[in-house]
Order: sequence, then structure tokens, then C-alpha cells
Amino acid sequence: MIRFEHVFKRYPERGEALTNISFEMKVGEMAFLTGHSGAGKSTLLRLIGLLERPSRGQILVNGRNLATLPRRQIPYHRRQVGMIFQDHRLLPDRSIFDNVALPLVVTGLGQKEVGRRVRAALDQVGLLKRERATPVALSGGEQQRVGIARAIVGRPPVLLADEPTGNLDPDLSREIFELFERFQYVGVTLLIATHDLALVNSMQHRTFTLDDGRLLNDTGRW
Ligand SMILES: Nc1ncnc2c1ncn2[C@@H]1O[C@H](COP(=O)(O)OP(=O)(O)OP(=O)(O)O)[C@@H](O)[C@H]1O
Repeated sequence: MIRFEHVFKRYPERGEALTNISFEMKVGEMAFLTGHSGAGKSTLLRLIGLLERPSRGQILVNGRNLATLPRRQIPYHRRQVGMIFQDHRLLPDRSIFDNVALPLVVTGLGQKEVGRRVRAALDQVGLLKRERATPVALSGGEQQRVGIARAIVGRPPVLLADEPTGNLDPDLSREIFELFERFQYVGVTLLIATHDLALVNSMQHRTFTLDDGRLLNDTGRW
């Protein structure tokens, strides 16, 4: 589902942020991405989401080579990859329903179908009853779950999360990670960047470790 072949990413002002990264993730695999601050975790996720392009190397997502993807297919690719961020990035003046519906607006789906999908996504994260609330009325953990509902509403086969529990206490963090496991069971491929080593070590999932842009360790490579 995700394949990196000798991927490098260089920023002119920084030098190499990622150096010769190669790995493969299968459909329905869940993996953690760890490493010190500045190791390149966010950069790696942004390359998969096509928010940035590598300086060298190839990235394939769902069999498609991102380097040769026709421009008109970029929006389609972005819908294949749900992204979850630490800071939720919710629109403060819009309801929870509207925030979750946002990715569907461009798809041309009818209002009824949008409503059905938004409620299905809110149901999965346990927030069906809060659809009329605005983000400020929600706790940090609930806001993060709205961010997750927004990422899954288009039913993407790939989910990427960048420090999704950075602001949450351990119990809420575990709940979020267990929610991710439920998506894995239905075949979603997940890659989760996190500093929370205690949680990573307590769960049985493949773990990538980046160190200064290099893939230092991959527990899935036997
Ligand atoms: N747009 C950019 N322009 C220049 N340098 C960048 C850019 N984005 C990231 N970098 C640099 O690339 C390196 C990797 O950054 P990245 O954000 O991927 O690390 P990270 O592992 O996600 O760190 P953190 O855990 O602090 O979020 C850092 O040195 C960072 O300063």
C-alpha cells in the first residue's frame, strides 16, 4: 500500500531531512514512526500525502507512483490519504458536523449521502450526539476525535497521523490508539508518528525509528 524506494528529501536551507529511506507497508498494516524532534517524521508523512515531493527516489501509494501521477489525479490521491494532526486544525466557527463534512464538499455527493457519511464517521469516534456543537465546546480528546472523523469520512485506505496524542493525557492517548486499531481491523493502512514511546512499547505494532533523517530501525524487517 505504501512503498518508499531510496527516498531523499533535501530542504535548501536545512540540507537533507530524509536520507535514503526504503520500506514497504502492506494493506491493513499499522505502524508507528518514532524518532527525536527534527528526525524527519512529519516530512515522511507529508511526502506520502503529496504535500511535498522527494528530492530523489520513488514513492508508491496503492500501486501508484507519486512522481508520475498526472496533475488532475492529485486531488484524488489526497482523498486516498486521510491525515490527522496534533493541533486538530478544526474550523472554530463551524459545527462539528460541518468540520467533518468538509472533505466531502468537493466530491459532489448529495446532501443526504453527506449526512449519512458524516454521522457514520462521528458514530465511529463516539461523537454522534455532538454534531451541532462547535469545537470550543469540546475537550481536547473530543476535538482530536473530530479530527479523526474528518480524516476517515471519505473512507481513505491510508491514514496518517502526526503526533495525534501530543496534547492528551495517557488514558485519552490509549483510547485514540485503540480507535486506530479498529480501523486497522477493517483493512486501513495506518502510519502514526509519535513521541509516546510508553504507548508504542505497550502495543504490538511494527515500529520505524528515524534518526536524523535515516531509518535507524524497522521492527517489521525480519
Ligand atoms: N519546509 C521546511 N523547510 C526547511 N526545513 C524544513 C521544512 N520542514 C522541515 N524542515 C526541517 O527538516 C527536519 C525534519 O523535520 P520534521 O518536521 O520532519 O521532523 P519531525 O521528526 O517531525 O520533528 P518533530 O517531532 O519535532 O515534529 C528538521 O530539521 C526541520 O527543521
